[in-house]
Amino acid sequence: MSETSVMKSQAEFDVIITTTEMHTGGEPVRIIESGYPVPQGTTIQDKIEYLRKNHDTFRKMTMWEPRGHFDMYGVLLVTPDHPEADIGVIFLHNEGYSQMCGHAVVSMGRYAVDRGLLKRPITSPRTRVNIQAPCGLVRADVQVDNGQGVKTGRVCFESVSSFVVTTDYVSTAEAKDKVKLSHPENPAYLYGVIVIDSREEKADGHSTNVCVFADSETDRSPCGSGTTARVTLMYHRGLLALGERHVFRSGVTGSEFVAWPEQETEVAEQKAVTIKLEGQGYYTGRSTLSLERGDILGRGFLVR
Ligand SMILES: O=C(O)[C@H]1NCC[C@@H]1O
Repeated sequence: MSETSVMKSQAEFDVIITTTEMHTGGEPVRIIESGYPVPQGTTIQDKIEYLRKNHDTFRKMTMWEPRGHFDMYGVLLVTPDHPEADIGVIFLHNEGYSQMCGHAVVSMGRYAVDRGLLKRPITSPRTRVNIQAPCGLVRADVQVDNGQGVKTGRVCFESVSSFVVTTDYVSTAEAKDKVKLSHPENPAYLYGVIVIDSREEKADGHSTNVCVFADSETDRSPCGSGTTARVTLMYHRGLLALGERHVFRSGVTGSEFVAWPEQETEVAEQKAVTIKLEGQGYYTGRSTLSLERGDILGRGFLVR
């Protein structure tokens, strides 16, 4: 039987979505390029709310089984509203939509350069990509020449400002009960928990952690946003100075990010700091995802 005789025509599918697949430190980055509803709204937060209310089925279809899995992660490209942004992104995971994602920013910087999504000409040896994430503008520098003419696509990004809310609770349950999370500009909620090997934190240059986020997803990478939180805490405790590099290793895959406190800032008159983080994203493929009419299970399910 020829291939064409068993393939269905596109008209017979309810949905067809195309993606580019990447990973950073082992953590998936499923970049959705077409076929997803275009989110309405001006700001990225508006667009998230629109998708959450009207099209959450598409998140489940692309993140959950049978096309994804419990620990899947994705990015939807959207039109930015920040004047400096080259691209806008919405992050997708097993439970919903996150405010920031460092591992995805690392892949997206490389992807934006390769796909020609920049507003300015590419510069060498590094080129700037401004990514509007839900939490704000994240500036990524992408290596387009490593000094030997090789375009590595390695990314160093500067996070939005971060600050310490409170420290030294004896359990995360106690913290959850007693700490009221709030942020002057963005939604605030408990997104993830990081378990660290504190024996390594005394600045011998590296440290291991495991991040669990959303609905108990386990990050395969050291977790970019978690790493920026860790550096913020280490700076607060005097364990790292401005510019002092530290290696953060995933306890799941052994993959690594390098990060350091870059600059002191303020958020609503509160002392804050920006963090720089370096990592590398890799391409793993391209996909065409489809949903056939009448396939109820194909709309998405999770196995824990
Ligand atoms: O790198 C990060 O920041 C993300 N990785 C999965 C969970 C976090 O959003």
